[in-house]
Amino acid sequence: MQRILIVEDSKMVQQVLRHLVSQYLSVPVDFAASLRESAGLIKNNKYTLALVDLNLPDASNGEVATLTLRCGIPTLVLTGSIDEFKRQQMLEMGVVDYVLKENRDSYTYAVKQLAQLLGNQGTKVLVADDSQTSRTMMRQNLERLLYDVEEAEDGEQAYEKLLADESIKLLLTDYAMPKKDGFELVKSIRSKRGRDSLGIIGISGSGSQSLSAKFIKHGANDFLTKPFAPEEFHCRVMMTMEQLNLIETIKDSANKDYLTGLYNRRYFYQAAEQKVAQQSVLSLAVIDIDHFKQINDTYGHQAGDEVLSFLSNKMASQFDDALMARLGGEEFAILFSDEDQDAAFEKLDELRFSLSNIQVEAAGQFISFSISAGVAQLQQDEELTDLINRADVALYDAKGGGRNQVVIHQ
Ligand SMILES: Nc1nc2c(ncn2[C@@H]2O[C@H](COP(=O)(O)OP(=O)(O)OP(=O)(O)O)[C@@H](O)[C@H]2O)c(=O)[nH]1
Repeated sequence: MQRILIVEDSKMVQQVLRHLVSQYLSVPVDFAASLRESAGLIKNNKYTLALVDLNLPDASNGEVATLTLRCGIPTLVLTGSIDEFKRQQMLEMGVVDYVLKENRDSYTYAVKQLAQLLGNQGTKVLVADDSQTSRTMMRQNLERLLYDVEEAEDGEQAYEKLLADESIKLLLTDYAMPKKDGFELVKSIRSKRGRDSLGIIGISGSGSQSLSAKFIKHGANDFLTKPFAPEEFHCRVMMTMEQLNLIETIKDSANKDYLTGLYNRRYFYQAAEQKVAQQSVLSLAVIDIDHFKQINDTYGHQAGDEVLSFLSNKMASQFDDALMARLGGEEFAILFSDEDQDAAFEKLDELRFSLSNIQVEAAGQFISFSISAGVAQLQQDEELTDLINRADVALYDAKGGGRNQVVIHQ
């Protein structure tokens, strides 16, 4: 369970922060106004992150940051002023970042940082560098930002890792490496993994500005020139990941249904066309909620929406390998790869049966509902539209046969 601690003694700033937290964070947040209060909260809770003011009535020299860091809580610092000595001191202490309290924008920045750091957890980053010292330094900086870090000691190894593991979302690569240099690595991996799947930051030595430009030309999103300040490293990594997340959001809004999070009809047809062209054994199901109009009429449209979301989540958890979409209204499609119609039937009937024993709680009421489904197996040289039409015919038979059933197209 994730939880955040915010330590700030000014009532006015706390109020601003509380408002921003409600806007940007969806995890529980505790507020403290002193070192003493913070210590009490830390004793009784496990915190994922902390945002702390360095100047508190009972601790005016950043003692609260020392406490949170000592307890292993990644910490962002709010400070009224900063000079080189203080900056060095904080970086040496290992704070994630510091935010100067200037205006409302500073607090927005700080809370957005918390949100992004929460999102970083579980995100894999690969560091490719032949120098163990550089890798360790970057690992420490990245772990401070809560990333999961992997290492490669040459370009070839990095390439293999990136190809084998699509869940690596960011590559930090040095230029001079054995087997495959940084440019070759960026060029070759870019042809396999686009800007929507992998962020790349090239790292070059000092006095080699042309290398930085070359990294960008080969497909990197950004670059860093050694030696770099931890703040610059932090900003460039966070900015590159922000770009990647933005592309993901845009892709999702084009391909997914807003209400259920399942793919939409357009994406489903595109992706299903590809599968039909590649695979010989596959089955397609069209699912429809029975008497859905009645659910809307009885419980309201909002409750109807909740039933649609409930069914979508159930389908997504039960058929995680299948391609699924909301075709429109209360109609869904599922494409089962490598499954014949009997195997698909078994799975759908299991879903149908499990739903008949469940009540969805929506708008303070308990709603029962059932589904009907039609299944068809791909025949030789069959087009996707014909396959869908046959599944539709089977669905029609299921409705005609009394609903709450799965029918295979014969
Ligand atoms: N709540 C909600 N309702 C929707 C949405 N899209 C379509 N509907 C409703 O879904 C209902 C579909 O009704 P019908 O096509 O008559 O089908 P049905 O009542 O399920 O009857 P059968 O399919 O014959 O069992 C209509 O009342 C639509 O207004 C949506 O996004 N949310």
